[in-house]
Amino acid sequence: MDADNFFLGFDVDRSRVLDVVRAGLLAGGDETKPIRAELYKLNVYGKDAFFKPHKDTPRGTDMFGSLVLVFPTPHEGGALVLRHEGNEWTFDAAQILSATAHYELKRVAYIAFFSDVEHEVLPVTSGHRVTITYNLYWAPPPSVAFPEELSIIYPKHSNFAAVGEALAELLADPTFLPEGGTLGFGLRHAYPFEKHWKYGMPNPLDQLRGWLKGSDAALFRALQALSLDPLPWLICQSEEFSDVAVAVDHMVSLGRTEEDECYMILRDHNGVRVVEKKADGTLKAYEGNELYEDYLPKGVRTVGVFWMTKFGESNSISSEYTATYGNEPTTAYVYMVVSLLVDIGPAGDRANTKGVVGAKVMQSASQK
Ligand SMILES: O=C(O)CCC(=O)C(=O)O
Ligand SMILES: [Fe+2]
Repeated sequence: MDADNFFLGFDVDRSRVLDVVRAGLLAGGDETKPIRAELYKLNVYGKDAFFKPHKDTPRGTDMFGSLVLVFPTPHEGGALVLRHEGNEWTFDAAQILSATAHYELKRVAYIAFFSDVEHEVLPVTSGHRVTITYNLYWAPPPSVAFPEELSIIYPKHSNFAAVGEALAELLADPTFLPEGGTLGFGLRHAYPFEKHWKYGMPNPLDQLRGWLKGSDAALFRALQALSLDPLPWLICQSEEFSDVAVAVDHMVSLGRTEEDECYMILRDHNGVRVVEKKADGTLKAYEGNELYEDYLPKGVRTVGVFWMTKFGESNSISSEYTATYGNEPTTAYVYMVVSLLVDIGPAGDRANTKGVVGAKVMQSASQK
């Protein structure tokens, strides 16, 4: 039965079958390539029904394989036999499903193979064998190009091209940070982070690069297109010294103590102190800066940042954002305010940076 004649409750895209297919069938770098499954047919085999040996008809140059799901309807026989280059392989779903009590568990058996592999279904000896077949295709990488007839209105700041142009224009200005430096972009969206982050778990700030939203994603891509290397940092503003901010490029788990969070990040988590730079490259003078100098832990590094967009209002790393922003009280995740820091080279050679922001930090005045 063709795909337009039946409805299937099973959502192949939401099941993790395609991930398994990628890992099991594709290799040599291909396992990370995006693929898609197109629903093809429903087959019902009664007693004595079979499918004679064949290769699946290619339905496009991008089709590479087939996926067959066998439902847990009681049956015997009907094994799927695969043959390729003199080798033969039998997939007896009836046996697999019945042997493991999967009938009760409502599980399905599945197999994926390359389209050029010959296969046949042996006669069903009792019951009904019900299968769904999918054609497997290489999926085009996610694209931002839409058909012209589709009219889409983007918020201006989410427009990758417009953001890129504005940045390129600024970087072409020889009076803007003439010696190079670090740009800071307070991101416009807040992002959920695991509240009880433990050391050893993947750094969520690394993962965040793939999860940026809207204008943040446009900004990130625009910076990369200019051969720059934006890095997500958490920024914390001292409650006691409002002119002082502290940045850390990895997640930190902070206990709830009376201690100033910023101070703890500097002292215990390899944080850097962030001071504001002006467009001409000089540091902005703060009131109270000297006071803070005395208070800094020994060996603290300082980075001067020109803030392109101000970082968010509430930067306290362990703040309970859920109370304010969540639609459901939860304790597992918190929203955090993230900034992108990006090094730029000197005028005329902006992509020529000395690497990550952390490598460009200055010694604090307290170390002199
Ligand atoms: O039902 C099966 O197991 C396989 C069906 C098949 O090979 C096909 O529909 O092309
Ligand atoms: Fe087939």
